[in-house]
Amino acid sequence: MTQKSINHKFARLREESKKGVALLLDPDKVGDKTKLYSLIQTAVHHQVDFFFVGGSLLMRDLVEEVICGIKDITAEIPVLLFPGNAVQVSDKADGILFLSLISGRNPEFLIGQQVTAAPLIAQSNLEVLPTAYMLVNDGEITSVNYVSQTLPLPNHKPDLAVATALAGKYLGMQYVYLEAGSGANSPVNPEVIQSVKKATELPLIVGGGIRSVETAKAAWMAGADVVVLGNGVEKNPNLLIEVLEYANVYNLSLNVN
Ligand SMILES: CC(C)=CCC/C(C)=C/CC/C(C)=C/CC/C(C)=C/COP(=O)(O)OP(=O)(O)O
Ligand SMILES: O=P(O)(O)OC[C@@H](O)CO
Ligand SMILES: [Mg+2]
Repeated sequence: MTQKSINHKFARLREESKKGVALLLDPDKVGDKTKLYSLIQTAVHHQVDFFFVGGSLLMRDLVEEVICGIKDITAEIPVLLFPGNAVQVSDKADGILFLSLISGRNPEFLIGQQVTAAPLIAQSNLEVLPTAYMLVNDGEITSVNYVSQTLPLPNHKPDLAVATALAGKYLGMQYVYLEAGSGANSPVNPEVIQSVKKATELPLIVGGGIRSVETAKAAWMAGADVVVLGNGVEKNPNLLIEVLEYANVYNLSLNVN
């Protein structure tokens, strides 16, 4: 993977108004390897845009095993680290979502883990994506807010989300990730997505609680460039196929028009 190719891929998706999909593989949840490989193969076959690898906790050191599992199958689809902490940095990936949890006020997740990770990243070839990571939900306790010990932004106050995202932009962050929390009951409110997109005009990743094509569509329609699928696919692998088939048909229709 050449340098800057992930940034280019995001830029192309946005310029062409295409709908992007990332599959999150959480190394903590790798059970049956045959199932994992078959899921990766399905994602490749249906042209997923990105693989995200990471988890809030990481109880087992399987990050590199998951990355290599992907790399054994494809060299074309970028693998991005989506790290819950600095221990998850690996130079076997193509890039890293360099997250700062700006919805919270815990210095460890605003700058602490980043300082620990930076020297390792400097020695690697990882493409770095500076990302304003914002947890948005109506008070549901998810792994991210428990592990980070932070309060989420309310899901029905777009103005607070906009102020936070703009602060991230003015600090130099180049991507926004709106996160309802893995396995959240309710996804990020489309009104919040739309407001953040309009105000920042930054590439927008949206995840958490996307368990149907309808929810994915609502996020895209509101301005998400990439939707992230995790728990929904773990429970129902067909969801991945349904969402990717919808995105592929939609994206192809743009080429025709
Ligand atoms: C830049 C570096 C090295 C680290 C960033 C550290 C930060 C700011 C992390 C943000 C807070 C956090 C704990 C994020 C985790 C995001 C993530 C990988 C979620 C994946 O899902 P899980 O939260 O593991 O879901 P389950 O509960 O379903 O396992
Ligand atoms: O597991 P789900 O709910 O799909 O969430 C995906 C991702 O945004 C979590 O960090
Ligand atoms: Mg996890």
